[in-house]
This record gives sequence, C-alpha cells and structure tokens, in this order.
Amino acid sequence: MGRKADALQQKSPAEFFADNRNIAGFDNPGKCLYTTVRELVENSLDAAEDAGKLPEIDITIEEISQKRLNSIRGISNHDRLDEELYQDHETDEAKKKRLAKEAKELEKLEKAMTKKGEGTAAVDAKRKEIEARRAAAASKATKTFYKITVKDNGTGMPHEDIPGLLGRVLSSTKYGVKQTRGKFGLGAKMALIWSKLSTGLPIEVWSACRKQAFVSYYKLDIDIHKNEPNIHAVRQDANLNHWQGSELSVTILGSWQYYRAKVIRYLRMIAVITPYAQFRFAYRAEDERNSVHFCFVRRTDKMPAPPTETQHHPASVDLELVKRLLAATKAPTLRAFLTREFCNISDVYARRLISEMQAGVDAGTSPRAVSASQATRLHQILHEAKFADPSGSHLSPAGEYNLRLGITKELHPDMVATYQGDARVLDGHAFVVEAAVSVGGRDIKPGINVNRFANRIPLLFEGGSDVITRTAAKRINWASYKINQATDRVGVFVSIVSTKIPYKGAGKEYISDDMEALVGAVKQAIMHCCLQLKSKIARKLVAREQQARRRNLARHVPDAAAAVFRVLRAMADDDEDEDGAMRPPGPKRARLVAAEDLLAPVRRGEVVEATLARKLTEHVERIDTDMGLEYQMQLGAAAGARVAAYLMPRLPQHGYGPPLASAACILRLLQAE
Ligand SMILES: Nc1ncnc2c1ncn2[C@@H]1O[C@H](COP(=O)(O)OP(=O)(O)OP(=O)(O)O)[C@@H](O)[C@H]1O
Repeated sequence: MGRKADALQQKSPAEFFADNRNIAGFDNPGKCLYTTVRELVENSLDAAEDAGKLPEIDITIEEISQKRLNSIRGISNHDRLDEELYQDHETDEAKKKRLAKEAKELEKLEKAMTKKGEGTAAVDAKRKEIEARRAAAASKATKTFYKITVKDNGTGMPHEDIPGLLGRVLSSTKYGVKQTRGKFGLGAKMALIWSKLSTGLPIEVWSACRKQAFVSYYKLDIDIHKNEPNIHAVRQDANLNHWQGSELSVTILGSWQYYRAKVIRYLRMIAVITPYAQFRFAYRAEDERNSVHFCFVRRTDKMPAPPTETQHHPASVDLELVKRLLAATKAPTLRAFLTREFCNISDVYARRLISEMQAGVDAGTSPRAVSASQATRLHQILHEAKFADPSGSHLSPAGEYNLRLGITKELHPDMVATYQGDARVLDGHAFVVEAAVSVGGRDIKPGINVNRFANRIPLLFEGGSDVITRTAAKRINWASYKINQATDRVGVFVSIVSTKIPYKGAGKEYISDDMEALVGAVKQAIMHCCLQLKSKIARKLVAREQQARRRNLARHVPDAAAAVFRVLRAMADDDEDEDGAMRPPGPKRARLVAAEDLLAPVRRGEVVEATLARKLTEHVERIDTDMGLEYQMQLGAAAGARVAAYLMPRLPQHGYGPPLASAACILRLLQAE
C-alpha cells in the first residue's frame, strides 16, 4: 500500500538545506563554485582576525575532468557504446546544417572585411567565437569538477570540535552578539553537502591551534538524513613547522567558465576591503595553458581593531531568547541577570525595572525560579522601557584609511573621498556605515558602479534590490555634486558593519531596502563623500576649461601673428617713398599711433613674425595663470580648499605679510586664534 500523500514527515536541517540549496546561494554548479570559495575564504578571514594575525590566505581551484574524478572515486571509465543516448550527440543532418551556417557566417564577414579593406582580425575573432560556442555546447554534456582548497593562518579548530563544526548543519562558534563574517553556521557545511551530492567525495581538513604539537587531519562527510558528521579518517600528525591555521579541501561540480569573472571580482573586492590581508590565488586547469594565478598583495600592516563580543541590547531580544537566557545564566539573582546579560542596564535601573514588572518577583529572585508568565512580563518591560542605544564600540569597521588604501591599490582612481558615519541602531543592534566614492580609475565603466560590503564581505548578487544600490541609483542627486551619472566613471563603495546584518536570506547576498535607519545612514555616507569630491571636481573642471581656452587661443597665435605682421609690414612699407625716405604722417596713420613704436624695429628686421608669435603665446599663458590664481584664491577662501599648517613664528615681531603667489599655489600666513 502506498504512503498517504499528507503523511507527517520530518527533515533534518541538513536535509532541508540539501533540498533548498538556493537559499544558501548554491543555486547552480557555477554559483556553487563561487559560493564555496566565498564561504571558505570568509571563514579563513574570520579565523585569522580572531587570532590577531594579518591574514595570509591561499586559494586553489583545481580543474578535474570527469575521467580523473572517476579514477579518484575508483570508478572505471567507460567508452560510449550508444552515441545517440548522449546529450552532446549531433545527428548527421544537424551537423551538416551547423557547419553550413558557420561557413556562411565566416564568408559574410570575410567579404565585409575585404570591402572595407581591413585585415583578418575580425574573421579570426569570429572563428574563435564559433570554436568557443562549440566547446561550450560540448562541455554542457561533459561536466567539469573542481577541487577547491583554502589555507589560512587563523586560529585553527580544536581537534575534537572539527567533526561537529564542519559536519553538522547549524553549528557555529559565531552565534554570539559579535560582528563576524559568518553567522548562520551553514557555509562550510553547504559546501560539504554539495560535494556529497555532486561528487560523493568527502572533505579533507588539516588544522592546528596555537602552540599545538600536532596537526589534526580529518576526512569526513555528512550524514544528511541525521545531520551528523561521518568520519572516514582521522589522525594527528606531528606539527614539525609549528604551523597554526586551517586548510580545507572540497571537490565539487562547478563551472569555472561561467563564474570565473565573479570569483575574480569577489577576490578583488575582498582585497579592497581588507588591504591588510594577502590573497594568493591559483586556478589549475587540466590544460596548463588555461591556468591562472595572481596575488592580491598586502598593502598595510594596520588591521582594524578586532570586534568584541557584547551583551544583548534589551530592545533586540525576543521572548524565546529571554527564556533561554534565564535558563542558561550563571547570575544568582534577577538583578544580576539583567546587568550581566544585557548592555545598558545599570544596577539601579535593574532594580527599577524589576519593581515595575509588578509580577511577584524581586531583585533577589533566582532567574531559574522565574515562571513562564513572569518571563513574558519581563520581555514586555524590556521592550517598553527606555534604554540608551548600543554604543557601537564593539564594532570593527574597515576604517577610512583601509578603505581608501584598498580602493587606491586595486582601482587607481583619479580621486577618492571617504567617510565613516557614527554608530546607529537597528532593532537593538548597533551598526556603522562607511563609504567611499571614487572617480576614474582602472577597469571602471562609465556610470555609477556600486560595490557593496557587509561585515567586510563583498556582496555581488541581487544588487537590484539592495539598500546600497537603490540608494546610490535613486536617492542621490549626482548632478548637484558636478558628477555626470551617465558618463563619469564613478565607484561607490559602501560597507555596513553590525552585530546583525539584516540580510535577506541565508545566502548573504543583499540587504533589503525597507529599513529607514539603514537607508538614512547609507544616503548620508554617500552624500558626505560626494560633498568632498564636489570642490575637487569643480577645480578640475575649471582647470580643464582653462586648458581648453589656452589651447584655443594658442591655436590662433600663428594666424594672428602672421596677420598683425602683414599689417605692420604694409604700414612700414607705406611710410617710405620709392627712395626709402620717410613720408610725413597722414590722418589715416594717426589712428594707428600705438603701432608706430613697432614700425621702426619691423623696418630694422628686429621684429619678425616669430617675435609676435612668441609674445602672443607668452601673453596667453600669463593671462591664464593670473585667472587661475584668482580663481584658486576665491575657491580657497570660499570652498574650504585650504589646508591648515602650523608654523611657529621665529620671533614675536615676525609678521604675516601678503600672500605669496606662484603658479602652483598660494601661501598665506595667518595668525592662529
Ligand atoms: N578556516 C577556519 N578556521 C577556524 N575555524 C573555522 C574555519 N572554518 C570554519 N571554522 C569553524 O567552523 C564553524 C562553522 O563554519 P561555517 O562556515 O559552517 O559557519 P559560520 O562561518 O559559523 O557561519 P556562516 O554559515 O554564516 O558562514 C565556524 O563558526 C568556525 O568556528
């Protein structure tokens, strides 16, 4: 008899996430490759920062063909017996049609090129495109697998905790109220689940904690049904090099071809937000010619102060959490419970809250003796009473210095402005928004290019719905900052850090746009950067106009000099009679008295056309410099282009004279107040 359709069933968390992989960013093979790299790299960064070390992270993706995977798994490779069974099989008819179509495409292009008299580069490009199309069609049927290995110099994992941490979905050391990249206890396990589903190969782990005499080695996978680790091999090897850190290696089905650009962009962006980390990346293809390796070099030793764990803010707790905290606390009394488990509750305030509860408890009541209804009342009072906002001192933003450095090192922009906002609060969790806006630079398209970061990880997907993208696109009047949002190459970098980032979904791909406090903070941060850029851009525009004007005037100098010289020459000739003697001045010539001084040198050959051209050029340049200086003076005084420098007068009688002006700057000494 078949099972009733609506019979009660239960799923383990591992089963749930195996069935709904897209929730965690494991949508298709390409995305799985990207998310696996991302999850492992973020764990490594968290671990290195936790250990207080400048992160050193090695990432390797090794291409493994189906054939090689089969031999790793001990499955023999089979030759095809029935070609027609396979997805990549092409009937003779279809093949004929395709070849004819391709030949036609090439012929058409060749004809067009010969007509234009151009070379064969475009034809070669087309030929390559056809070959790539064919290879892509073939690779749809022949799957490619990848061994992803990430090694770090982080805290390492205690030997006996490794199976639980990596083989049980929803297990983490990061569930506390602390700013960390990881939060859900899911990422590494999703990679493991995907490897189990796609290749069946277990994960391999090497790890050593500080001063540990051995290196732990585990080969494990996950029992998806039970949500339990399944250990294939375990041992402890001597730690001869005193190594500290972790190395995880997982083999999955993926698609480098389609997600190559995303993986590289991710690494580039993570290098921007963590310029104090070093990332070495290698892609090892089966065909060595397709291998890639590069390194994002560390640019600073200045690591942001590490985030610290804080207590729950009273406004952030739900009823279940209140009950859980009451059950788990070591505090002997309700008063101590409130002051220890929550931030911003002083001893006096705790007593006042307990009296206000009017629920048959007092300051000395044991938390374990608090009944369900008393806990409900406590939860109610915590949400009704006033509390100071969390300070944000436990957070660790990248810092304007790091942000600027990261952007400068990776993108080389023409100008960049940064800003870090004050801590604000969302649902009882403090958050800080920092931003940078750059103009120009390497590999930047015209328009507004938004780069999003949350708890110092880049977010590359679902940008359209994200608070940062939408704010940059809709809530900033770029033109008012002299930025042309269609043609200028603008980079917008916004980083949000918090003990709880309000991600939409466990894939940590975007932050929704419906939280007023967040929208306000993001908008303010971007606007602050734009304001700093505005005066720089205005100065640049003026300089550009000046240059154009100078170029325009200079273009006319030869013609003007020739024309003026012709007139002078004619006047000089006119003044002499046939014998070379001077004629008396007539009324017509009286009007040109200003030119009279020049006639004699012209006659003597001391002033020639080139002399006039040189003088005109000098004049154009002088006028231009004067105007530029005058503008800089006005701008300096009005728009804050001044830089304060403090000089001690040598003696009291040394005064502060008029400004010293040069073509490059104006130096004006002012008496400090
Ligand atoms: N490279 C590593 N070094 C040290 N500990 C690690 C490393 N990788 C994973 N861990 C430990 O394993 C735990 C589980 O990692 P996992 O990626 O599954 O979840 P998470 O990082 O806690 O959260 P999220 O799912 O949000 O990424 C981590 O909390 C951490 O304690």
